[in-house]
Order: sequence, then C-alpha cells, then structure tokens
Amino acid sequence: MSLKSKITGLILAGGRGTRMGRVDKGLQPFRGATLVEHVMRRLAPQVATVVINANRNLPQYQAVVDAAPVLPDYLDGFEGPLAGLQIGLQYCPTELLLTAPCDSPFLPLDLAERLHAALLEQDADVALAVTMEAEEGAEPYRQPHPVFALMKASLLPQLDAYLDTGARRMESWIKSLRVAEVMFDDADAFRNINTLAELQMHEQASASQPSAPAAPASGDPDAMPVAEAQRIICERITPVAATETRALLHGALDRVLAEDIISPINVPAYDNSAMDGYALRGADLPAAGAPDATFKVIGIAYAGRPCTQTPQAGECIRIMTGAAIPPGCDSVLPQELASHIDGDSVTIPHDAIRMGANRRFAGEDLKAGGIALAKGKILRPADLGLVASLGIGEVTVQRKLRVAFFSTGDELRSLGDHLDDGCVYDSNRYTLFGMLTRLGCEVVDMGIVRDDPAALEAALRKACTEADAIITSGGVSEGAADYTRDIMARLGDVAFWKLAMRPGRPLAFGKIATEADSAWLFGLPGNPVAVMVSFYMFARPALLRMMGAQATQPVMQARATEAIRKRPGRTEYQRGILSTGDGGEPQVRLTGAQGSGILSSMSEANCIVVLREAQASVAAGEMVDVLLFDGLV
Ligand SMILES: Nc1nc2c(c(=O)[nH]1)N[C@H]1C(S)=C(S)[C@@H](COP(=O)(O)OP(=O)(O)OC[C@H]3O[C@@H](n4cnc5c(N)ncnc54)[C@H](O)[C@@H]3O)O[C@H]1N2
Ligand code: MOO
Ligand SMILES: [Mg+2]
Repeated sequence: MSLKSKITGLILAGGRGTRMGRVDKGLQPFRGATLVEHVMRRLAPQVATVVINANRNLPQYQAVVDAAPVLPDYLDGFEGPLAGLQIGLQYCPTELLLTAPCDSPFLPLDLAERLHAALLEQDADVALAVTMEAEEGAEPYRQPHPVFALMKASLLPQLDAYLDTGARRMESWIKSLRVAEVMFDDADAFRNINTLAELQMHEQASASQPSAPAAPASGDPDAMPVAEAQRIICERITPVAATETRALLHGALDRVLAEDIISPINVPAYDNSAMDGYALRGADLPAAGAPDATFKVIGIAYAGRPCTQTPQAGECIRIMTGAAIPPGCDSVLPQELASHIDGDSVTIPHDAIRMGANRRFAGEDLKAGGIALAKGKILRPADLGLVASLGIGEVTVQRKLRVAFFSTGDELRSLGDHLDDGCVYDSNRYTLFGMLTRLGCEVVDMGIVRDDPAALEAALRKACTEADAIITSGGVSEGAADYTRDIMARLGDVAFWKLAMRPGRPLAFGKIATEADSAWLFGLPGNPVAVMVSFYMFARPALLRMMGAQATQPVMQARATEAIRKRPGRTEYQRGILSTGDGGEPQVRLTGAQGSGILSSMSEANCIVVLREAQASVAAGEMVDVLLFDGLV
C-alpha cells in the first residue's frame, strides 16, 4: 500500500482571518490562483484525498476540492484549529490525517513523506514540522508548527475528551500526545500569509517559490515574460454586461452565472437520519462498560412521513434514511449495529454509536440566506442539482460571447480543395473551432483569408461588427508576407509581442474598431501547436474574463519519468502524457518530438508540462508542474 493512500489531507480554512480584516484568507488571490488552491496543489500529490474545513464561502471552497467534502465545524461558536481538526478526524477515512493551513502556499512537497518516517521511527501519535527561526541579535530557536502535522486518525476520542474539558489550545493538546518533531531546513516553506500587506509582498517577490528554482536567465532580453503579457491582457479586458435567463434543463448547463444565488431555504430543510435504524435520545445510550440496553420501539418514521411521537427514557422510533428526526431524539443507531432485535424491542451494546451519530442537520448542505453559488460560477452538473435542491428552476446567466475566427495564409487550402504544391490544409480553424466551442462561445467561422491587405482589412472590419472578440492565426511574425500585423495596427491599438515562451513566441493583442463597432483581437501565431498553446495561455483566460467567469486552470505536480531539456529564460510548454506510477503517484512523460508544427504531439497528450521561466533542465525523477487538459479543453 502506498503511503499516499494511507493519508487524508485536511486544509484548515475555518479561521476568522482577523488580521486580514475578516476576509476569507484562503480565497485571497495570489499568483494567478487563490491561496487555498496553492495549498491544494502542494498537498494533493502527497495524500489520497484532500478535504477542507471551512465555515464560510463553502461553495468557493467546494470548487477547490471538487468531489471531496468541505467540512464545517462540529463545535458551534468556536473557530480554533482544533474544531477543524475534530471534524477532520471524524471524517477521516484513512489511517492518517495530514493538516495544513489554507494560507501556506509554499508548504514542502515532501511533508507527508518526512513526517511519516518520523512517526514510524519514534512510534509517535503525531509528527509535526519544526524549523529554526532567528531574530536579529537573538539566539536562534526551534519553532514548532503544530498545524503542519501528520497524526493517527485514532486520536479522535482523545481530542473529543480534551475538548469536553473546555480546553481549546492546539499546542497544549499536542503536548498530551507522543510527538515526533521533524526539522525542516526551509523555514520559508512554512510561512503563512497573515495580512493583506504580506500577501502583496509575496505576490511581488518574483520566482522565489520552492517549485521554481532560480536559474540564470539567458533568453532574448526583448522578449516579454508570459506573466506580464497575461497581466496586461487581464487588466484591459472587462466582462460583457448583458445577461439572459435560462431554465435548468434548457440551456443553463456550462453557462456563467450572472448573479449570486442566495439560498431561500435550508438544505436539508429539517434534521434527518443518515441511516435506516432506530432514532433515540443519546443520553439513554449505555455508558462505557455498562451492559447492553434494550429500547422499546414506539413508532415509525419514513422519509416524507414524519413521526411526531416523542420517545421517553428507554424508548426509540424505527427510522428510515432521510426521515425527519423525531422530537426529543438526537442519535440514530444503524439497524445492523443492534445486538438483538425482537419485534418492538431493540438491544444496543454500549460501544455501538456515539451521541449525535447519524443525524444530518438542517442546513448542513446549504444555509438559508447564504450564498449557494457565487456569481461567475460556470454551471456544471452538480450545480444544476444544487440549484434544483433550493426549489429554483431558472438562473440568470451571462449572454454567450460571440467570437469570430479565421486563418490567414496563401498556402492554406480548405477541405475539399486540391492540395497544390507547397500548400497545407487549414487545420488551425478546426482547432480554434473546438477550443472556442468547448469554452461555451458562439462561434463565427470566417474561413481562410489570403495574405492580401485589402482582404484582411475587409475580414477584420466584418468580424468587428459581428463579434465581441476576434481570433486569427498566422501572419503575426516578421515574414515578408505577414501583412496581418500592419492591417491590425492600422485598425486599432494592437501591440505585437515577442514572448519569452515556446511555442507561441509571437502574439498580437489589442482592440480594433470600425466607425460603429469595436472588438478585442488576438492574433495568434500560425504554427499549429503554437496557436493552441497561445489560445490556452492568453485567449482563454481573457475570454473567460469577458464572460464574467471565475475559473482557474487546474495545475498539479507529477514526477518526470525522463530528463527534460530546458533553457532558463523562457517558459516552455511541452506536451505530456500523465499516468499513475507503480507507487500510485502521478508521473508524466513527453509525447516525443516537440516542434511547434507537430500537431500529433498535442493530439497524443493529455496534459501540458509547464517549465517555468527560471527553470533549467529537469532530471528524471524530479517533480514538474502539469496543466491537465481535462477541465481546460
Ligand atoms: N525570423 C523569424 N522567423 C520566425 C520567428 C521569429 O521570431 N523570427 N518566429 C517563428 C515562430 S516561433 C512562429 S510560431 C512562426 C509564427 O509565424 P506567423 O504567425 O507569421 O505564421 P505564418 O508565417 O503564417 O505560419 C507559420 C507556419 O504555420 C503554418 N500555418 C499557418 N496557418 C495555418 C493553418 N491555418 N493551418 C495549418 N498550418 C498553418 C504555416 O504554413 C507555417 O508553416 O514564425 C516563425 N518564424
Ligand atoms: O510560436 Mo513558435 O511556434 O514558438 O515555434
Ligand atoms: Mg509568418
């Protein structure tokens, strides 16, 4: 069994964020994602699943963990890390739980591995990270980080007992356990970001992330870094304002929500049973070591048919999953845990369930008055169901974006035409059609435009009147027939960039206008792989922004199975195949030839390996960033 499969990751995001002016820390934007997404990216490769403990903005946190749960505190009115830990341990389906706070975007990638080694070696209950800290003029000291801990899931009863005493401090609870401390050299990896000022400072500090080792830049000094081009594009683009209404079953799927959906009701609307069994008063359960207790069944509760009888001491109600918890009851015994059932009497052993077991609380999914789905969410199947669970049948969505696209080049031939000498079939238009359609745009296919200034001008003017954005391919480099550049520049404020990336070096971006209309223009390079990479890195985020969508690109880490050559000074996007290694961990290999005309490399791939600007060649076995096609395309 791999180590990963034994561990559940718990991100602690339940705090009040008082030092950030009560903002929800985990959701603060940082380096193109939210803080919690950075934590997720670094924790996920180390564990079987990641869950989040949060008490606010649950839908936003839910989007980060996808199918895994977001767990609100079980204890009311107390938001310390132990409340989060308690619910995390209650949930934990694996032998071990690894915790990390939501504001620690640099946490070590070998945290689980090193804590686990110490846990075993020292036969401890908990292993936690320690660093050496030094303040000016003072002796260096050991700083334990109890929120970066790997612990046995079997510690739950000890934690419950500790919390029952009214104590709440993480440090003192940990002291009561067998603790292994693991010294990490890189104190910065455990830095959490407490204030908005700190956040801004880290945002500005370039490439100091442990995942992007610094390397001497040796690229073209005129080339613009990818992040800067993305920033300029994002700053200029604003969302399109128009909205429309769509029914859940008719047109809402994959659209961008234009308004927050406020929950009009609690979901579930009433406390109900999670099991078929017997509802009873937890206080009547036999104490530890006491003999089995027998209860009399006085009524029956079905889902949709509540039972209004109130059991007295020693009485219970037969209950089905989803049925309302009867008055006075607070716990449900699953029927298979009874030691004996005979007619209307049920016998229960002392250790069968804990008080409060198997009770689902009113509003534990969605609270009345809370934001069930936030504006900007792209509606997926789960969201349609969630909106329906609120009794709402229609949603307000952003109108679809209209995007015109065409290919440029005298060498291009349309499908069905004869392939003359020196010509190629136009493939970019099909790739663009696919990418735009997947993104949910209304596409306006304008065919092939010759390398002729008058034809190009006419095409751009027509596109401008018909669309919100225009995407072209080819003619943006510096060849003698690359006329697109001149015409684009004449029709608007279009800038031509040489970017520090490969593929996708040339790019044109700006606004063009006719007498009556204007549109954003993305002049993508002609090479078939370059057009796709440029689309995903620049056009896609810009179009999503125009659509008013809140979306991020799913990045994860995988181990490179082979060495990858890379020159520092430019970002490289290599096509990869992600798979599961023998130990169950993600691994990635390249698809072979990586030339920007080799479209088969894109077709074979299921991910892009992102080699950051400062990064040098990667050795076999090193971890690399991987951008999954799933969710991107
Ligand atoms: N002296 C330099 N030459 C080039 C540079 C440079 O910096 N200095 N950059 C290279 C890079 S990188 C790229 S990418 C290309 C970009 O060129 P253009 O955007 O001007 O595109 P074209 O010249 O029109 O075409 C390039 C290549 O792609 C093929 N192509 C174009 N459109 C399609 C299509 N719709 N379907 C299939 N294939 C297409 C075209 O036939 C060319 O082979 O410039 C480099 N040169
Ligand atoms: O954009 Mo080019 O395709 O980098 O080779
Ligand atoms: Mg060219």
